[in-house]
Amino acid sequence: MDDFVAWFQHNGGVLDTSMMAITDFPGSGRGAVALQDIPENHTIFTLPRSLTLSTQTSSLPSAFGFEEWRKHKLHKGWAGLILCMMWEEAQGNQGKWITYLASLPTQFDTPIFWSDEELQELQGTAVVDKIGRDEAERDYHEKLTPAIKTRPDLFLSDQIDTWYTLHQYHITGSRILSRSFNVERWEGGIEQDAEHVTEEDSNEDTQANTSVGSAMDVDDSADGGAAVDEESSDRDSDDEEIEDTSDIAMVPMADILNARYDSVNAKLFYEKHHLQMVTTKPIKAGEQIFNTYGDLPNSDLLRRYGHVDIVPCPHLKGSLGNPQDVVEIRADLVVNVVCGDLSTGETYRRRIDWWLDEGGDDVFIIDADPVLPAALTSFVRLLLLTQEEWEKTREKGRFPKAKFDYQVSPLLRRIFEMRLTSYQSPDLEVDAKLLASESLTLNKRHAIVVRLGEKQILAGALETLRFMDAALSDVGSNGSKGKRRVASGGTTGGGKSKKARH
Ligand SMILES: C[S@@+](CC[C@H](N)C(=O)[O-])C[C@H]1O[C@@H](n2cnc3c(N)ncnc32)[C@H](O)[C@@H]1O
Repeated sequence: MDDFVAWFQHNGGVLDTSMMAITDFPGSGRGAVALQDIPENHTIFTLPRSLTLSTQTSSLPSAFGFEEWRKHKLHKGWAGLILCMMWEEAQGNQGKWITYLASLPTQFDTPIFWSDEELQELQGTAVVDKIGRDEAERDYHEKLTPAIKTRPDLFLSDQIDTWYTLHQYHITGSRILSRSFNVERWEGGIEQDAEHVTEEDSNEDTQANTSVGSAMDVDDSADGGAAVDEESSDRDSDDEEIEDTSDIAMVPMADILNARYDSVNAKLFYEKHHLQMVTTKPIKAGEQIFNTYGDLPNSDLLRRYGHVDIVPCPHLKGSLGNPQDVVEIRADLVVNVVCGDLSTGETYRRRIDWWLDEGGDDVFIIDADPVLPAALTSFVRLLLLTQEEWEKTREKGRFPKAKFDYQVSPLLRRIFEMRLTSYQSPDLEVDAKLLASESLTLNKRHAIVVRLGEKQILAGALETLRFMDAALSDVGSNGSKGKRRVASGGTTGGGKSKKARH
């Protein structure tokens, strides 16, 4: 670490060493610790933009030729940044970032490196379909390898087996996934590289903040430290179509900071020429300095960072878990439960197509909030409509109201129960017991934490249903035949639901 700090300072970084030190935190790797009480709004370190490592600052795209870079589609997705980082590392002592790159981990606990047997443990969770190993490898074979072959002068043949392997590609991708920042260019463009940017690039750049996700966000500090958007840029976006990654950058020193649920006390801000890590709360001497990764559910934390967060949770009556956990319920499970054998029939096909065309969701998100998502109830109701009602609904162009009643309730229950069966075991007790065992490997422990967290959400949803049923029968016994609307989760078709990722 001393080498890294010396390199950082030598290259224009300024670290307040009276305030912050880098140290090991058992279970979280390196992190930053406050050496004395630090007030809010204090700058702990700054670094020039030129010290960040991105496709804008690496000299590879220019050496390769921008035209050719684009021809190999290296300006889209992560392949270009990965290639820049591999190339910079291959430069050895000649490379500007070599000391930084040498300080980064070469092993990760993320599921992309897990065995098939370990991945089985994640069955049913939101992790499995999003690991993206095949897509990543396709990029390696279809973009990187051909590009590398065209320039033996840049990618030396005796370096290929060391620095440009598929394994190295995954390591570099994982470094980006767990450590990169989204550093927008200063309005008007960052001086040194502005001329490299074509008009098409510039247009894409306006979207960079919602594009392929970086690990962490950076804020514009022109307002002198405004409140920070703690939403991770990636939460849903790394699977959307937009692929511009020119603002994604590795930010030495800033990526030393760990994160924990609801613990952020420092954030990275950007200025025209430099970035600065500024405290957003007073921090006591000895406390850890935390950035935020967006307070993600454990499924996302595990997939991107290789760790999970467990804190006392209100939805678990104080037991340990992650308050941000969610369960994804795919619309096809809902269709199967509601329509049974007829689910592939033309009648339902039309309704489903209409729902999707009108912007309805094909994945519903259940979280720890006891209110069930309105979109799910609305979708169930759409499938239940009589032909006449369906025609009217389509004419009006409005989704059915998320009305909860005796018809919907058992279907929702069945949906949640069916969803529970997608895990290795629907039984929560089994996982709770497993977690108590000390002989678990880290990966298995993480898998159990993720799936137990999701199963607890489903158990909570089933409990909510029981309350809602009880409320229905109260209403029924009071003479209104159980038809009154009991609960709704906000606006129909919005809120806790989203498009499927694939
Ligand atoms: C941005 S880096 C932070 C620096 C990192 N600890 C290191 O040693 O280089 C993110 C990585 O730190 C670790 N990490 C961060 N916060 C953590 C936490 N709350 N619990 C466990 N590991 C954590 C994870 O391995 C994650 O991939």
